[in-house]
Amino acid sequence: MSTATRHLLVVEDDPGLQAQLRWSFEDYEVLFADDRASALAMLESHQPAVVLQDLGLPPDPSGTSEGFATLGEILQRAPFTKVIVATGNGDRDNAVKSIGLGAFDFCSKPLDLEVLRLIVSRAYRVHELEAENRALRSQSSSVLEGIIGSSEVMVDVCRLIEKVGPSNATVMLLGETGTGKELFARAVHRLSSRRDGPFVAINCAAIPEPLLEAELFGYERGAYTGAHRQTKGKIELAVGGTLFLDEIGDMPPALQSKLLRFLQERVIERIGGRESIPVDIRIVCATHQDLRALIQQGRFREDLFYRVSEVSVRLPPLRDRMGDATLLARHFLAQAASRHGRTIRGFSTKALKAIEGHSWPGNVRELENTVNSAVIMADTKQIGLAELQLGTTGEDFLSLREVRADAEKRAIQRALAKAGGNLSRVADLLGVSRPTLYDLLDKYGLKKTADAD
Ligand SMILES: Nc1ncnc2c1ncn2[C@@H]1O[C@H](COP(=O)(O)OP(=O)(O)OP(=O)(O)O)[C@@H](O)[C@H]1O
Repeated sequence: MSTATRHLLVVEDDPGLQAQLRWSFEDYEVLFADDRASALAMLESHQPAVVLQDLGLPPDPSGTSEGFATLGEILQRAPFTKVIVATGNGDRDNAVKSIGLGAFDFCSKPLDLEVLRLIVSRAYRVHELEAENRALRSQSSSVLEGIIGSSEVMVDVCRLIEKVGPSNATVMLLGETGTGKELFARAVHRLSSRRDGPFVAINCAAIPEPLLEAELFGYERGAYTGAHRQTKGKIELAVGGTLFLDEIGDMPPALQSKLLRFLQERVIERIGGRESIPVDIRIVCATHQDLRALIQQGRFREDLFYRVSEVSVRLPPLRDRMGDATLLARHFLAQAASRHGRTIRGFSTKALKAIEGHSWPGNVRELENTVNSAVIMADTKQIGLAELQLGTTGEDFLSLREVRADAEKRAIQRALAKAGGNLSRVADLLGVSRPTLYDLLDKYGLKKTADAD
């Protein structure tokens, strides 16, 4: 914001001082009020970011009661306003009281205009930064709204998405089925400057090859039997927005080449057409497959891989998101209960344990479906183990142990890799003592030979 548009409200009834301030703050639009009522009117009509306020205001010009009342009312009506209070020389008590009431800063009379200019300029900067911060917070929370998860891995994923979303980079979302790839693809779109453009999704695994080409690139009238009219493909429909290529690992090789050409040249030709149409879209892809293995097997083009995965984001399976299954289950329960008009209080303790211990091969989608059917089937106000239909109780608790052991083993393996085999460091990373680490290495049959200390 340029300083020319900055409103500075001065609440001061001394005409001499008013003139002096007008002259000192030439580069601001200075507004004057000489009592509480006019100050509040100015506050409402001009919404100044910064107010400079005298404590001695009529009807109590030699006291402070009206000054404090005015300060309180300004902050109540416009809590983000930065109020700088002018106090009598050496009047430390009133300065402290003003700050306690929420004033941004104070200056003593007679005013040192050089110092006052610095305080005012700092107040504007802080106001601007706070406003930016509020805007960012409300933007990202509404964009990631509906994405549930408090596990460390998911918080990291959300942070990464918040960073890459606003860029124009192609994003590759990797993860098992039902981990939320489409949900995050939409979040990337909403975080970008293309958010008002379309989000167009296509599942490359669900459509046979000849149809997939037509779906993506569109066709001209008469391009083939049945092509009665010119039809735009998904790429063209996504202009100004985002194209989400789901299951890109299943794209047939001929189409991979065609997509690569499009990504290099950013123009398409409809099937049966001759016209090159420039297209401005952002690509977000997803796959549950191991693309590097597909590249090795000659089933996925390496050059296309690099084009479509400028940034890769791995969505962890639900079994690796500590605590998220319970959180999601409660969320889906509330949703399903309101959808089906049921009053259900929650889950029994056993049901919650089973939810956290289950391995959820179908991830969040499986959990969502499980909770949904449980809500429909529940006869009581609480969902028990039986309604979840996750298998027998004994197996659930056994699998919980297995899940924990598996997580422990993997954490140790990761720490070993990170610390290059230095066992003191591994113990530090894991937050255990060296003897405990030795026991764990024995328990899981992991080697100690790489110990470098
Ligand atoms: N973190 C989450 N918070 C809330 N809902 C979620 C979360 N992750 C996934 N879901 C929900 O789970 C379901 C499956 O998610 P989504 O379709 O995004 O998964 P996917 O990885 O694209 O699956 P697939 O690979 O099978 O296409 C959706 O209903 C989605 O809204």
